[in-house]
Amino acid sequence: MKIGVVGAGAVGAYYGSLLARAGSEVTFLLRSDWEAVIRRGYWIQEQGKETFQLYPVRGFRRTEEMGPCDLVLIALKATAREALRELLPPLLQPQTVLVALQNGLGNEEWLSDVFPNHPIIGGIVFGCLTRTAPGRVENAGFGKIELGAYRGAREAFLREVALQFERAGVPCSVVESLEAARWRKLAWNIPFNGISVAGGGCDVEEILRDAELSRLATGLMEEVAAVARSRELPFPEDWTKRMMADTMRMGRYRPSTLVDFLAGRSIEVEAIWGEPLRRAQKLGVPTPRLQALYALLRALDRRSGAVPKLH
Ligand SMILES: NC(=O)C1=CN([C@@H]2O[C@H](COP(=O)(O)OP(=O)(O)OC[C@H]3O[C@@H](n4cnc5c(N)ncnc54)[C@H](OP(=O)(O)O)[C@@H]3O)[C@@H](O)[C@H]2O)C=CC1
Ligand SMILES: CC(C)(CO)C(=O)C(=O)O
Repeated sequence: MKIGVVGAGAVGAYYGSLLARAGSEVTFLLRSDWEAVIRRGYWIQEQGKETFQLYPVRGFRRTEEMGPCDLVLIALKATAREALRELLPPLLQPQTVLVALQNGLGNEEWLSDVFPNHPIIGGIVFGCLTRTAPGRVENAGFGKIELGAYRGAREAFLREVALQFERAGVPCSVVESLEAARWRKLAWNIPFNGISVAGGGCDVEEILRDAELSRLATGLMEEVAAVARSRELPFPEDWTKRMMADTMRMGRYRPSTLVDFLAGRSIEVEAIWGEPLRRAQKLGVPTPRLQALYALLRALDRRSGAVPKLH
């Protein structure tokens, strides 16, 4: 199976490197990291383990040079998705499967509208991944992936992809309902990614230690759970407890949204907060905390300079 990685940042570089190390044929689309990665390869630091180097790396600056793939892992931010209209076509052959590894809602729908002839899988990523320098990625914990069919992907193919991840040392399962899995993940991203930015730059440890921020995080999780349950999606009773316990093991982790915000890049406001809020409103489920957080994050995103200001 020939695998292409588009969006070779923290997530793309990490999973692509693990797959390549395990023997999968992986090519990477590289932009700012091209020179560093071609010269020195990828350096992946797993918590508590030795750093491993992937060298050489099959990295290219243009998708035309990568050629057609059987599977494309898409890990650029939802805010950069428009670029996929031009980036993806050179990678496509009739049965190429697209995997959306981004956080939030709407990524599979967008791919499905723009590339209607290709099977689409959603991938939910649980790694705490940060690009610390060009070609260097650290995983502060976790790393499993859940895969769910969005459109047209055969069950046997999904299992084959999951097997490739497992062989690469990545715990990977196939979920029955992609929608349910996305909402379960949002129960973490909505509070922690959001509060980390709206709170002025808190890591997750600070959110947990501050009684008011921690209460807000729990309240946001309960709102997410209410939306998922109103859709009758499986959502474990103890999910909030489990998420809080997992977060305690992350230490001073900065969510990916905070990393972008601090670097002055745009944040995934619509995918992580706007789209879930609109869906909650359509369903008539009250989500006042989410609504307030969305309003604040939109305003902060404008201030970061990455999107045009109101005048
Ligand atoms: N980091 C994490 O722990 C997790 C992240 N996620 C989600 O995964 C997705 C990716 O996140 P993350 O890996 O952190 O993001 P990064 O910002 O680290 O990576 C995005 C990559 O996309 C590349 N890119 C963007 N536009 C283009 C383009 N036009 N051409 C070529 N390359 C492009 C960027 O290149 P360049 O370097 O040149 O800017 C960058 O390497 C997001 O949706 C995030 O929410 C999900 C779970 C965990
Ligand atoms: C929850 C986490 C850390 C992945 O496990 C994430 O999605 C992020 O940092 O954006």
